[in-house]
Amino acid sequence: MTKKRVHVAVGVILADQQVFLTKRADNVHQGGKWEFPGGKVEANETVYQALSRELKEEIGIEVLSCIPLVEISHDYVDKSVLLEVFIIDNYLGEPSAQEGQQEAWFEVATLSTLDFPAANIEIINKLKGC
Ligand SMILES: Nc1nc2c([nH]c(=O)n2[C@H]2C[C@H](O)[C@@H](COP(=O)(O)OP(=O)(O)OP(=O)(O)O)O2)c(=O)[nH]1
Ligand SMILES: [Mg+2]
Repeated sequence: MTKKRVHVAVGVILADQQVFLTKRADNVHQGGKWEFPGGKVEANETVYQALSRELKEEIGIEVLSCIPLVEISHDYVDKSVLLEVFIIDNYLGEPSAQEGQQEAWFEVATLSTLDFPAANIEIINKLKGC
């Protein structure tokens, strides 16, 4: 049986060659790994609406503008995802984890040393070229 592909809006908060990451809770899909903030696009919502909503909920910022970076289809053993990834190039507020997640800024150059979901390798490679 074909698995449903979950559509996810993902935001890369990039400032001075540093990116803001949060850590996924241990008990969820790909738990315990670093992630770019974001979440599922709900029915009747555009990817931009989902991105704004998720970044408000998860890290308390208001997205003012964003630039598409990459789209990634990835099949995990238990789930298939379509990640639509955007660079957030203008926002209001200071990113901070709103749901008790671990948070940190990392240099782009150090991202490849972190434990990420496998789908993210493509995001990291793109960012290194930015
Ligand atoms: N946010 C985010 N999700 C990612 C990344 N890489 C990656 O494979 N994913 C996957 C993990 C999840 O299966 C899915 C995102 O779902 P999510 O659990 O964040 O969704 P959500 O915020 O809407 O959470 P919930 O309301 O369902 O609890 O995408 C990433 O860098 N950021
Ligand atoms: Mg999420």
